[in-house]
Amino acid sequence: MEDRGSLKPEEEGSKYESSSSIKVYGMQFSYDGQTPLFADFNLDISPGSRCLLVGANGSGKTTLLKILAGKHMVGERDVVRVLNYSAFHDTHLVCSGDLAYLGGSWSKTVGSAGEIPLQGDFSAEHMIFGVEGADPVRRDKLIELLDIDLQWRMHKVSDGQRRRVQICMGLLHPFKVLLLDEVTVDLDVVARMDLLEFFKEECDQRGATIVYATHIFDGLETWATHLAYIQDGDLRRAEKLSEVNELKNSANLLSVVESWLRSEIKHEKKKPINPPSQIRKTSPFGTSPFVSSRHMAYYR
Ligand SMILES: Nc1ncnc2c1ncn2[C@@H]1O[C@H](COP(=O)(O)OP(=O)(O)OP(=O)(O)O)[C@@H](O)[C@H]1O
Repeated sequence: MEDRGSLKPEEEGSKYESSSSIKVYGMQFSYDGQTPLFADFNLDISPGSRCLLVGANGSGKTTLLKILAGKHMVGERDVVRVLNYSAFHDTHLVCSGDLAYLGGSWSKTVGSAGEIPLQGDFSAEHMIFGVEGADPVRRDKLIELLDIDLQWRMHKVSDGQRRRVQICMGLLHPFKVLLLDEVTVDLDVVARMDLLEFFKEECDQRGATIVYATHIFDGLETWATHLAYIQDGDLRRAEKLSEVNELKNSANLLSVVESWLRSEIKHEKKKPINPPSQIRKTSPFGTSPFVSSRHMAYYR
């Protein structure tokens, strides 16, 4: 692809074309002691875009979204930029609500225990009204849209009902960039379609930008404006949905993505251009042939 990693707005002359909402330049990232997941990753997403992030299990979608959400420190300030700030260093992005991340599970990080599920007998009302500074009109709209009963006790509701409250809380502040990691998976079809419509309005009316990682493609052919496809940490495709050639000859997005994933060749993991010092410091194995690898998993 000629302009790899660049997702520009639908029309030239758009009022949002002047700057990027999300810009990733030359990103390298490894989990501790592992070979790099991202070796030289570039991405450029314009305001107003609704970008689907697709890829096989383990291809790096969640990791990328978490990096964009400022949850991992990656490189210098200029490597991962959101709204022209450093996603990790400029904490006001998240504190102001401009950058919002809705991830897969509703949990909190507790010291060395890591991520643990939220527990306790709280009402939906307590949770939602506990979010400070929310606009009451927006709050009422979301409660209605997600059909939330404020009397729900959070430890007694279904997964989908709990998810609705999580989504409502995450959307109370009018975000400028929203990162969604498979959050509609528990929702029934009505809630999902209503929510997608709400997201569309947020992008069209306020120029908000959404990156949505999902394996469920129903209804997304007309919802998304752009598509980014990741394979093993490499950005294989990044283009307007209307320019995905395969879509013109396929029944739907599902069959296009299915054919991409089926034709994936399993590559050897890439080597870092400049091996991050982090790996050298943290790996107890150095260059030992006994270093743990994906291939050795077969023998465990
Ligand atoms: N906390 C972690 N520590 C070490 N490796 C991790 C960690 N989280 C993810 N990985 C590895 O990073 C790679 C990418 O994982 P990631 O969760 O980003 O994939 P994904 O595309 O979101 O997958 P899925 O579609 O299954 O959600 C995988 O090989 C995974 O094993």
